[in-house]
Amino acid sequence: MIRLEGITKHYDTGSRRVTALSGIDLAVAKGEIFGVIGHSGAGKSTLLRSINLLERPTSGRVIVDGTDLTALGTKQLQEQRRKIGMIFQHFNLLSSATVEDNIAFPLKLAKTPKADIRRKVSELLELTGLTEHRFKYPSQLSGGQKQRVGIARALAADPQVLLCDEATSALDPQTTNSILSLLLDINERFGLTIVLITHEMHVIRSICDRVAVIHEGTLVEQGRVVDVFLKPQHPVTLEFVEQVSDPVELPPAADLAARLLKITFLGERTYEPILSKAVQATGVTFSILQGTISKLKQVPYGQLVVKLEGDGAAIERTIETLRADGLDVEVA
Ligand SMILES: Nc1ncnc2c1ncn2[C@@H]1O[C@H](COP(=O)(O)OP(=O)(O)OP(=O)(O)O)[C@@H](O)[C@H]1O
Repeated sequence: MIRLEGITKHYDTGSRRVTALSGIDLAVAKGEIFGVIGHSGAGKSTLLRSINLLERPTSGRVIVDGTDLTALGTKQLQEQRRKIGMIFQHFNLLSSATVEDNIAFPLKLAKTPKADIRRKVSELLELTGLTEHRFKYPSQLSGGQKQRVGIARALAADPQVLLCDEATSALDPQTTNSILSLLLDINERFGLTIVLITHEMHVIRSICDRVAVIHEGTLVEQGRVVDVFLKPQHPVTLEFVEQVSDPVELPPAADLAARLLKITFLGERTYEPILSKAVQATGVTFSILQGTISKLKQVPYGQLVVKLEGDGAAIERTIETLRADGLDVEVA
């Protein structure tokens, strides 16, 4: 759905040149929720704003739904931008307009007939849970309600892509979760492709399918959230993972009569008694040294560090059984 090819962006300020992005290649599939995470100044906003050319890259191509946006003239670009909605950290609502007028704004700009606007706005109010607030002004709303208006407005033109610029960064944790649930709901119902930028791993873990980690203008790691989360490769990725969970680390083996294992469970297997069945069969004993069970999007996962003790050959058989059962097992 979205392809960024070799995107580089320099900002020239007086005699100084800042390279905000260098050589970014990225592909986002139709219907997925793709997160970009990075520290302040890493280049997240510049990257997101490149997708709809609010920020024009110094070089590289931006292809959305098969069209190279960088090759278009102003009028064609305006047309193509209708496919791309956007929401913002500080909502960017019109303070002098009611909720319904804010939502109707893009439809009025597109000269949509009045009856269609009324119908569409009612649908969007319902979808975002704002029906009872339709005649209020932004100053009468909470942050979460304002972001719901932002989302409804972004969806008014039936976009295929929604860009989220730190959409929950100004919200408390509970409100953040309700906005994330709404985004997930919209993604599932309409197959909308969502690209979001954030500095919070919680956001990535809650709703994203894939993630890219950006550091000093380059992508240092990308992949499925489960893979990046469970096996972070880059130190910056590890820092973000540690925001939401203590790392489960395999200590070096200290005792020759025992083996230390780090076992990763994923999906419904997390709740199955695979480990206890394996040790029952081989007669070794185990003790749990560290562990965590949580969820990535709706997928449960668990990581355990266990010490196996017993006969050497029986320990090896236990490890083989666990691996044959499809578990990821690292041995110290
Ligand atoms: N208009 C601009 N003029 C000059 N430099 C800019 C401009 N916009 C961004 N930059 C610089 O480009 C780099 C990347 O900025 P960007 O805003 O994309 O990062 P970010 O990851 O979104 O940061 P934050 O989370 O703080 O918003 C930074 O060094 C920033 O100072």
